[in-house]
Amino acid sequence: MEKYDVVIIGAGPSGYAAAMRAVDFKKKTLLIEKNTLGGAGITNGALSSKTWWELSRDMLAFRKNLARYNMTAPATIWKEIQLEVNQAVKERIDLLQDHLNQLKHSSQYNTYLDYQTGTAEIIDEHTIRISTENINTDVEADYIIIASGSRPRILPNIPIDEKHILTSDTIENMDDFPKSMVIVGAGVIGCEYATIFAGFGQTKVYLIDKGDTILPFEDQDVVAVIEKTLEEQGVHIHRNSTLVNMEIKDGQVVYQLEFSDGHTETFEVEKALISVGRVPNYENIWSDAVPIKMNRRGIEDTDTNTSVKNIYAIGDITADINLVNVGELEGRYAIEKIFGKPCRQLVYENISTIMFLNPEVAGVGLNEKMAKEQGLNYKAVTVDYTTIPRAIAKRDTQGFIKLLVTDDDEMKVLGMRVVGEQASSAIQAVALLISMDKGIEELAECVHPHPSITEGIQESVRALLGKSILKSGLLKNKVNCYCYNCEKEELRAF
Ligand SMILES: Cc1cc2nc3c(=O)[nH]c(=O)nc-3n(C[C@H](O)[C@H](O)[C@H](O)COP(=O)(O)OP(=O)(O)OC[C@H]3O[C@@H](n4cnc5c(N)ncnc54)[C@H](O)[C@@H]3O)c2cc1C
Ligand SMILES: NC(=O)c1ccc[n+]([C@@H]2O[C@H](COP(=O)([O-])OP(=O)(O)OC[C@H]3O[C@@H](n4cnc5c(N)ncnc54)[C@H](O)[C@@H]3O)[C@@H](O)[C@H]2O)c1
Repeated sequence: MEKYDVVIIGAGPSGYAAAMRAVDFKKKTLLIEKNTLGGAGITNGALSSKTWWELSRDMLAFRKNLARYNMTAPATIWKEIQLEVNQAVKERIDLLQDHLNQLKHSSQYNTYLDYQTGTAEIIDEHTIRISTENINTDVEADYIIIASGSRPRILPNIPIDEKHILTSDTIENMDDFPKSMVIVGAGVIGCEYATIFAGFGQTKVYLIDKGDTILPFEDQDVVAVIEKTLEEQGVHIHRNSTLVNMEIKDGQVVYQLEFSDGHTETFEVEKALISVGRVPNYENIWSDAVPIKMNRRGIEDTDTNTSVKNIYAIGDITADINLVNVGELEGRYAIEKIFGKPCRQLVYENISTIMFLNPEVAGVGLNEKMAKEQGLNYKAVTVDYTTIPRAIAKRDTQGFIKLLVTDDDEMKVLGMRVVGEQASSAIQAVALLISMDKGIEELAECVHPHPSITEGIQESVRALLGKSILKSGLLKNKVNCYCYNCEKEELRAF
């Protein structure tokens, strides 16, 4: 039996990152993938959906610009867009595959990494069985890392056929833009696809969530901006309603909603997308002889350790955050823990995220909802994009910056949300401050290029310190400082 230092199950972003870190340690490593290299980080997931989003954004801008010349944009051709997305996916997979091939032929690395396609199952604590169509092979490992990812959660009462009623695994494989589509689950995936389809302008989109609003985990001021732009683009948000039935009738999707006043209404659309969260891929990954503990959300891990000493878990299979950057972080961390000493603690507080909406929403750390749930007193400032010269020049002043700090003299950064143009690049400086456990003085004093969106962040910090250029509370809803007292559940302007 071939023996490895470490065997990694799943070559999505988490598994791939772990394998490459194991190579750095010169450990004999086997990476096993049953399907497509890159997992949901590339196919029917992060990269593919972001390519759809970019193309949809281009189309929206194109339509807007043509309107200036009193011209109407021609219809977008689905197949052309789909081809472009498939090309992006292929480019990325090819790059990762080429990298593996180069490693295999490199005299520096060739002894360390094997890559195999097949379905892996942990038979006992040190044995992994790899099954392909024709053959089963067992290998031995000192350490095993599970990186088998996740898949869309399905609802038992909805007849998902992946043709009329789809999930994120199949939505990109449709033959054409549907004339109408309902999206069930207005979380990140649901709202991103609502933005994409609304942007192309060829699909009437309906959006439902079981929560009271879209993006129920976000602050209401953030949600308000996103709802406004979605509705301006013709998206119909079903409010105060619950989905009571969905079926496929004569090739159409028919669904019934019950509204909070008791009345029901029936709607008919061409397609439905079900995006109500993701579930871990744990089935048949380990045999009963291997006592790995898990809960409904995934493997219960302590800093990537599972309940079995030599077996680790990383990425979406674990019961925490499902993001590419988190999976990669955990993968690299697990290897450093096994073979060396991690460069730094595994912390999640400074993970920055982007939601690819219109406009984009970038976040790091806590929002007000989370701070209140944690019973924290905080100070907050909001700076509207209408005060930022770069946003004015861009002719796009929708959005705002919101910064939360501790309600004490130190004013440590608790979190931030930026809704608007270039939100994702604006957030980085603050993510760094959180990771360094620093107060906001540093940010107030550095010189930002002009005109830039990050000047808005500097102005937020200065406002909290009482030295902003535009003074808080004077221009209606443009620059506002307030503090929250959790005992009194009270907001007070300052
Ligand atoms: C539509 C969509 C959009 C997203 N957008 C973003 C985004 O913009 N930014 C972001 O950070 N995250 C995004 N995500 C989340 C991100 O894709 C995941 O968090 C990330 O892919 C998780 O990586 P992973 O390696 O843990 O799992 P996966 O990517 O799921 O990879 C797991 C791999 O393991 C393989 N596997 C499973 N079982 C076995 C087995 N028994 N043997 C061998 N191989 C096996 C699978 O085939 C798969 O390739 C998005 C997800 C979706 C669905
Ligand atoms: N830009 C990004 O970083 C990005 C993009 C896409 C996905 N992701 C990752 O993928 C994960 C999964 O995304 P998701 O959108 O599927 O999950 P989600 O948790 O973001 O949203 C699921 C939504 O479905 C709703 N819901 C649940 N059950 C329902 C029901 N029965 N009827 C109606 N609504 C229901 C929830 O209230 C919630 O709003 C995200 O949590 C995120 O980690 C990240």
